[in-house]
Amino acid sequence: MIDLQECRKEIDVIDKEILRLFEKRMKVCEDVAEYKIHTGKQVLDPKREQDKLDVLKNQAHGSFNSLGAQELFQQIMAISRKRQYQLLTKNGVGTERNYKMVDELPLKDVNVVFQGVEGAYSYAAMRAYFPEEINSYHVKTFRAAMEEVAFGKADYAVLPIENSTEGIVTDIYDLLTEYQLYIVGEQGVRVQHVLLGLPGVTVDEIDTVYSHPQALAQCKHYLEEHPSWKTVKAENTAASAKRIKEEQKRNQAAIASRAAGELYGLSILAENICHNDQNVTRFIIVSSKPIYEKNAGKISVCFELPHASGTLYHMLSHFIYNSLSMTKIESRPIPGQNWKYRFFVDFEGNLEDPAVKNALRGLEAEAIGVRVLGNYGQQEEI
Ligand SMILES: C=C(O[C@@H]1C=C(C(=O)O)C=C[C@H]1O)C(=O)O
Repeated sequence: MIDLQECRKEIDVIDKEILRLFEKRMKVCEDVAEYKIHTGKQVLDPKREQDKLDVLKNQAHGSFNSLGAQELFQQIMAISRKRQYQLLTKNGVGTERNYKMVDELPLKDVNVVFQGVEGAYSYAAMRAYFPEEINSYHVKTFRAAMEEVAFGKADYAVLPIENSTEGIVTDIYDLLTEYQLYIVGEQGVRVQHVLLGLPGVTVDEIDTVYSHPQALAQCKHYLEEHPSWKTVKAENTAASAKRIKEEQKRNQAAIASRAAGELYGLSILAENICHNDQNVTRFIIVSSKPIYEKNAGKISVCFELPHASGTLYHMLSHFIYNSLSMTKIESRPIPGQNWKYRFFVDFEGNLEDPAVKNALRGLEAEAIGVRVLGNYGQQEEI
């Protein structure tokens, strides 16, 4: 019978030796980093890594060990790169970004655009984020709001990016990759939908309900209780309330906010119609300037991956290895490239943090089309 204790003793001796060799290898990698600091050579050398893996795979005995050797050395080389990125950052090599730190964002007397009409949740988000005097106006579509900022007509746009019941607003993610704009702030708004109709109307008279598709989805359980109702998509919740007021039809209702009901003189026919009573929408504040506040604590990035196995794992390892806490990951299809995806990651940190600099350096060297979408802080939810 084999003695387990004996085996473990032997493993301990081998591991000690592996550790000694690992540290010896890492020391050499530090010399490589020094060479790269002086010559400007890129840390990642994919050809050298592939050649090494091919040799080691062949030197290993049997297919199981061959695969194991490949995985082991992929990890060792990834760690070696992370150490090199760290040393490059420490030596101040190529850390400049176009981002500029500011004490506080200018929030007064600025031009702010939102999508929708007054009474929309975007309007509420804007009022909460910009409590002082501003010049605000609205446009019909998310794209139009992005363009106002891109062409310098507005300093900021306020756009919904995610709802806690229905998930991300995909159009905004796609527009963020299309336009070179930056997220500079975030505002959460509790969204409590009501059913609005003309004054004096009762729920039994309703047969058509207007609202934004997100709001219709957030109230789908309530709507399922009224299967005969026709639902009609509108560009936003407040615009649907406005329509009920303008068309003066007793059979029509809108799903919108209480504030929109007050603005357009409508009655509340039903309350709490969203099945999630913690229904919150997150809005982003977008600017054409790459600025961030000195106490900003959240970063959004996006990137594409090289088409190889394990690449997402390796990209995320840059956050993990630098002890950065990831708060969100999303993916969106890349237009024109079926089954390829762009990833969006949010994580905690400030662009000034060395850990953030290391992680971004690694990500930028190893992923494709990396963009830092913004470094910003969250305003208290309203
Ligand atoms: C050590 C180097 O840097 C990186 C890490 C490698 C490794 O650990 O073997 C190989 C190639 C580079 O991607 C190098 O360039 O030789």
